[in-house]
Amino acid sequence: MKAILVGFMGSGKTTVGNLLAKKLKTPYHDLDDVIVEMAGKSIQQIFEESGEMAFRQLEHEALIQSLDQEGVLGTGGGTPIQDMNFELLQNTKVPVILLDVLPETIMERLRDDTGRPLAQELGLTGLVTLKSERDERYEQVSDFRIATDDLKPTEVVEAISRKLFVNQ
Ligand SMILES: Nc1ncnc2c1ncn2[C@@H]1O[C@H](COP(=O)(O)OP(=O)(O)OP(=O)(O)O)[C@@H](O)[C@H]1O
Ligand SMILES: O=C(O)C1=C[C@@H](O)[C@@H](O)[C@H](O)C1
Ligand SMILES: [Mg+2]
Repeated sequence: MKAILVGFMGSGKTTVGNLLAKKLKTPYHDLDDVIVEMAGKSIQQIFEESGEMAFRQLEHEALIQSLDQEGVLGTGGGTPIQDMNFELLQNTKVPVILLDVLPETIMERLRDDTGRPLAQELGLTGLVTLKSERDERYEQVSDFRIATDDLKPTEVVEAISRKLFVNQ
């Protein structure tokens, strides 16, 4: 991998990851898609039929597989929270980038989205709580953080490129 993106739901991992991969002329891998392909089921189906533990096990296997691939990897919103993934992400030599976002921005970005029932279910207060529980982990696995609230996806890619270039 050339870069790994972490961050909360709606932080822009998929959008920015695709653009960054295009710029770096390398494939984009979305961990959630890898899991769906491995399981032959949607994420919602995995949660409903097998439970979150089973999903997290698949997610871990998908992460191990993906770390050996060439390209940019967008992780799932909960990936760094599991201890076994946390260690993998902390120990990788690949730059890990935190895309950060305020809960208010998440609500705004996902307002018309029906594919993320969790965001609708939690509402603003629930998102604030869950995000604050996860923030430390996101920070600890990442090499640098980009606040994306006031940036367009292309501007986030530019900010990442500047950091990657400077750090090379
Ligand atoms: N910097 C940005 N500015 C404005 N809108 C954005 C930005 N980044 C992403 N979006 C929009 O926010 C929504 C969520 O983005 P995206 O799907 O990339 O997030 P994600 O981090 O992959 O979420 P998830 O963890 O749920 O997969 C999309 O509609 C996308 O177009
Ligand atoms: O924040 C989370 O725990 C999740 C985020 C999504 O990317 C998916 O990986 C799944 O819905 C769980
Ligand atoms: Mg995504």
